[in-house]
Amino acid sequence: MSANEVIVHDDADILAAACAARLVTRLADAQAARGSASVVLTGGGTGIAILEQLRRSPARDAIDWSRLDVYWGDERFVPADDDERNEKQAREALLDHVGVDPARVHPMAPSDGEFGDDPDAASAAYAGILAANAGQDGGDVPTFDVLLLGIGGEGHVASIFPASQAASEDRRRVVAVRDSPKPPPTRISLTFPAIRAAAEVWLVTTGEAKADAVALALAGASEVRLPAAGAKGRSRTLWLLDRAAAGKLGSLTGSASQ
Ligand SMILES: O=C(O)[C@H](O)[C@@H](O)[C@H](O)[C@H](O)COP(=O)(O)O
Repeated sequence: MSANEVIVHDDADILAAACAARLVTRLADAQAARGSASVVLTGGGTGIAILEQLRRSPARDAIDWSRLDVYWGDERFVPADDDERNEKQAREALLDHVGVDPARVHPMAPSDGEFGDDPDAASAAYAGILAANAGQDGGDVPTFDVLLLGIGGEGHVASIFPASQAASEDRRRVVAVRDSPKPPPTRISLTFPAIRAAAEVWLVTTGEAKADAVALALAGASEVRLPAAGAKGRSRTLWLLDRAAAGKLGSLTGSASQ
């Protein structure tokens, strides 16, 4: 697995714009090399701000949206039209505005969908979607080109919360999460084995409230205690921070890499 690289931007707006630009380049490169690309989206304020910046960017059409597979790292298990849905927020911020192929957009099921109010069945179905799309990558999960993850103040990524069962899951690729400390309480989440199938993992976060978690994760905290520490890409693990979120990295603050 790859080493952590840290890039610090001046503020949250610059971070969102720079991350959007980085996505354009990475996904267009993958399409040039292989014909198609894949991205895993995150919920949360920073993740959605990046999608909004991508929508506004004139460079966005360097991506062939019809040859992009879109997945989610986690989802809030609420009805399809609930404003809390990560899917709904991503569609409004970006996906409704570009020419994605609906068959290549892979949301996690809502609580009023075909699995009803059964997050275990919905999680198992999502694991099936990942396996079906793993194709020639081998294994049970596609080799995602980029997997985006926001970070919680206590160090969660996707819906893997500190000291939770999901943080110790080493077999299933997708799990149901109940009693999430961050509302809503019921969620569906990729696990570490699925996250680590990605070629590149980009951890994106902003604000002082994330500074402790960022510093502890980069100092080598355990992934059960601080799940962000366990999010790694096969070839790249990139931490994209603003100055406030990087504020407790000590001598690393403002540096371009670690
Ligand atoms: O479904 C969710 O709630 C998110 O996927 C979650 O993991 C989020 O990314 C972080 O909590 C950071 O959120 P902010 O960027 O809003 O702080």
